[in-house]
Amino acid sequence: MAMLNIVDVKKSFAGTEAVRGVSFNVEPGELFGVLGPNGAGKTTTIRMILDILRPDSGSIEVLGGAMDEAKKNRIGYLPEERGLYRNLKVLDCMVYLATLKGLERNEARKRASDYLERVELGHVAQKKVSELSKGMQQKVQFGTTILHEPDIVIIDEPFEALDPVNTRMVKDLLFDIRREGRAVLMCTHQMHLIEEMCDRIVMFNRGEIVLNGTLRDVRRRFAPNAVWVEGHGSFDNLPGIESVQTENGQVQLNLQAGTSPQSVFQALASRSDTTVDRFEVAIPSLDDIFVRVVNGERGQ
Ligand SMILES: Nc1ncnc2c1ncn2[C@@H]1O[C@H](COP(=O)(O)OP(=O)(O)OP(=O)(O)O)[C@@H](O)[C@H]1O
Repeated sequence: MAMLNIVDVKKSFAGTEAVRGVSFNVEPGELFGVLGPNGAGKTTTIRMILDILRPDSGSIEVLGGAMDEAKKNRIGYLPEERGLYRNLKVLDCMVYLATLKGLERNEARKRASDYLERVELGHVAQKKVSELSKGMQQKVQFGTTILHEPDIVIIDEPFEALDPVNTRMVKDLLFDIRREGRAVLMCTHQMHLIEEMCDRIVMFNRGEIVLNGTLRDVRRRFAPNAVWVEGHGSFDNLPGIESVQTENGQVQLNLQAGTSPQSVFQALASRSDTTVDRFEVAIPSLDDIFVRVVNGERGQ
């Protein structure tokens, strides 16, 4: 059973076609990345999944069927806008929000305390939310998103205010959720985090999905027919090479159609005057793919 199944969903706001026929699914045990430029329709789609907005047409299935009140408690949502009760104490605030999601009070208190310890915030449990730094508040809010152990976690820019240590902490929590067979839908503009974490992605552009697949497949579609090499000696006049580009000590050998990286590797290995420190089939970064897709490319 898919955690989310979204089929041909459309939504307009007074003349703006925000979402124009979007379809995708999210499976159990998946860390699913949603990317796309500002205004592309990501948040609108998330709001429709959460039943905050109603689609004009199309269907959204959550946990195998239509959304209902009970299912809302099986979702955890960290919105882009941050917001906690600033005058409450951290622990009280977390407990209150968890009880709204159906957790019994004592259980909520236990889980909130354990969570604060895990993310190294045990010492602020009795402080007011307003006394915490932005990153600390974000960790608390992330905690309120997952405390009730939702089957689907939907998070918008979860790493925005976090330093590298805290980013790793939240990443590990998300990996735990994936390991437990639950699903995470993550919306972020931080491409390196999508590259490091996500199994599959969709990319929105102007209200439509323009890329949908595993990271590996998406990259392959945009890969140049090239290899990157570093080393000493000459990389010129190799068989099957169309052109050579050099940037920051890295050489990109653009291969002619029909030339395999393996044959280039063999040709290099047989050269006595050239040493190779690094040989890699060129893969485009997600950042690069993003820019190219926004500029109208669709890959091979
Ligand atoms: N409540 C609303 N009323 C009118 N227009 C809206 C509303 N919400 C969103 N829009 C419009 O719908 C389009 C998609 O917006 P949306 O917030 O879904 O984009 P996004 O992909 O989440 O962007 P960002 O990366 O900036 O968060 C935009 O043109 C936006 O102006």
